[in-house]
Amino acid sequence: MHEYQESENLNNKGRFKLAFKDLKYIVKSKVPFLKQKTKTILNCVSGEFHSHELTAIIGLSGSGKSSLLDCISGFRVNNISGTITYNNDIISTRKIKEVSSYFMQEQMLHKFLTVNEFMNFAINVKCHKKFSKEEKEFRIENILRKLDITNQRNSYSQDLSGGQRKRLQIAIELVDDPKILFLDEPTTNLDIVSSTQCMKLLKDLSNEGRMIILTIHQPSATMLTMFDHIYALSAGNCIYQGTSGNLIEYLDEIGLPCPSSYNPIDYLMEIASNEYGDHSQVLVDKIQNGSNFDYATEHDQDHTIDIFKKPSDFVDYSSSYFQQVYYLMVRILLSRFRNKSSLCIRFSSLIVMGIIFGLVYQRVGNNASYSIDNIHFIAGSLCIVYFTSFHSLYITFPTEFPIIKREHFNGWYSAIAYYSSFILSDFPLILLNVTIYCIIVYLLTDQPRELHRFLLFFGNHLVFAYDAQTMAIMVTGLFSGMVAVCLSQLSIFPFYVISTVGVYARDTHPIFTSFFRVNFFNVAIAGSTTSVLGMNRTKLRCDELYCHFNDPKKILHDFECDIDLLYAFKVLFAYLVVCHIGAFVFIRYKLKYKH
Ligand SMILES: Nc1ncnc2c1ncn2[C@@H]1O[C@H](COP(=O)(O)OP(=O)(O)OP(=O)(O)O)[C@@H](O)[C@H]1O
Repeated sequence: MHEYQESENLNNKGRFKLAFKDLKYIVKSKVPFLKQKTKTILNCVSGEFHSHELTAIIGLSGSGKSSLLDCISGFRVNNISGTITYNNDIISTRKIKEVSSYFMQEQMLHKFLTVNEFMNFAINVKCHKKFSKEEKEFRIENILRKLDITNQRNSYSQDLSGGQRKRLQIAIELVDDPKILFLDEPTTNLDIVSSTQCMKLLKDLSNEGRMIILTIHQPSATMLTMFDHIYALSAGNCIYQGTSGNLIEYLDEIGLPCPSSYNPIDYLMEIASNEYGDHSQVLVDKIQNGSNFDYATEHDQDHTIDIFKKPSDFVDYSSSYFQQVYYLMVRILLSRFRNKSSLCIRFSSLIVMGIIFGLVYQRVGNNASYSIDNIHFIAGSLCIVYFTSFHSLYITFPTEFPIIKREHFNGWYSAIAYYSSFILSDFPLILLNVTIYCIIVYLLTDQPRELHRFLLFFGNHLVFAYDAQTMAIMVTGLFSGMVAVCLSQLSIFPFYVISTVGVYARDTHPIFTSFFRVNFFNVAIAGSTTSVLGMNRTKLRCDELYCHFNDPKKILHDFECDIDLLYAFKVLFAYLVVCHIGAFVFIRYKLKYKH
């Protein structure tokens, strides 16, 4: 409990400041086949932000507000030059991340979790070792009361109003008491009353000794009075920094007095948009691109507090890998199982497909006249398993990704813990789905009623489903939107055409023959076919005078499906391992660098 009180007493402990000098951020165009162009987003800007203050970075759309916030918070790390200092000592953004939280513009929440569950998850993952159970409960209670959402404790996030959702998002970030809060457009989509309430709340948090830095388009006059410090940007340059009160004097001094009926910020923005002629350079020169602090509050107290002091046993994450996996799994399972429509579609699609497919290929399993159809059934069955597993993942994964990105950036858990929990929490669903599907099609198509054959047939389908799942993570990890959708259809295509249902290895060019042996789709077909027709199966029933394929050995041989089942499983598992490594590398890359 004392830790929590300590945060409220930051006030008495001294002040701290973050400053940046000559901060430059450029981006390179990535249009293929065109000469690479660079664009300067932040043009050697300087500035200073203080604890106990609510700082607003303002500017027109595209002026570089979010970029500045991203550069200081460490959300962007590439193509940035300049220095950032903490109480006059140079500091890395990695260090800033230790004591700060970043609130994204389009912050997403799981729809089917209650306020209480969000708070418990956040405090358990972020402060696992730091507090006892009672202390955690005390902190949650306190934060919810402070943010006025105690009455919504048991409501799902989808049932909260826009303002309540924003407050919940802030509450989640407060559980480990960050000393610095970066907020990108916290008032987006809020009406004027909720925006002002949100700003009041942030002001209170800054009064407790925190440094609150937010971006905002054009604040109202009421909000303006709450900001202790304003940092205005135009086209990547600083055009003002100081208090809102001093802005009028500043505008007077550059010969552009603010009309008395005007909100000075609106007027500054109009000047920045060249509505009264081009005065940009005058503004930038006057404020020395952020190096002039004449209009800011004078800080007579020393900046001495070291918010980075860590206990000697400090580790990157508060909870261990297994604890992170556990909490994440619980959260994933709760939100998956409560999302009834998605669960229903996911669960029923494979079963409905199984019934239709089983009826189409009814009784092909033990009739020599339909041996070729039996091979087609097995190939088609694997395709169904592939697409349903693949699609279920690329629907759920991209929607969760922005949440994971924020939480991982804010240091809640490691990428490997998230990846493991994601895979493990999907395991029961796929297992159940594929089991029911295999029972349906196996029985309807009249395959041999021998348990070991069914288990091998099922095993091939199950590992194949997991191969599809990891390929989906890889594709959605690398691409998004329509590209991922197109690739999902195309991903199986090369494996399909160079398989026994497309062409036989003996008939194709020798350079492709070895591909047949390692093609996981071909191996899964051969493995499933061997499961039902191999292992000394007796001759099939023949209802006609002559059946060419009544000997299972002949079918396996002619269709190149006689495979060592151990080898088949080895190939399928090898794909699983390779795809998992690939998928994890892509996700980690996306979490770490692709901001
Ligand atoms: N990775 C990028 N590649 C190309 N241009 C970029 C990139 N990131 C930012 N920009 C450009 O930099 C400029 C500033 O972007 P930024 O998002 O910082 O602006 P902003 O002031 O926060 O705008 P808004 O208020 O609309 O969010 C914009 O013109 C934007 O198009």
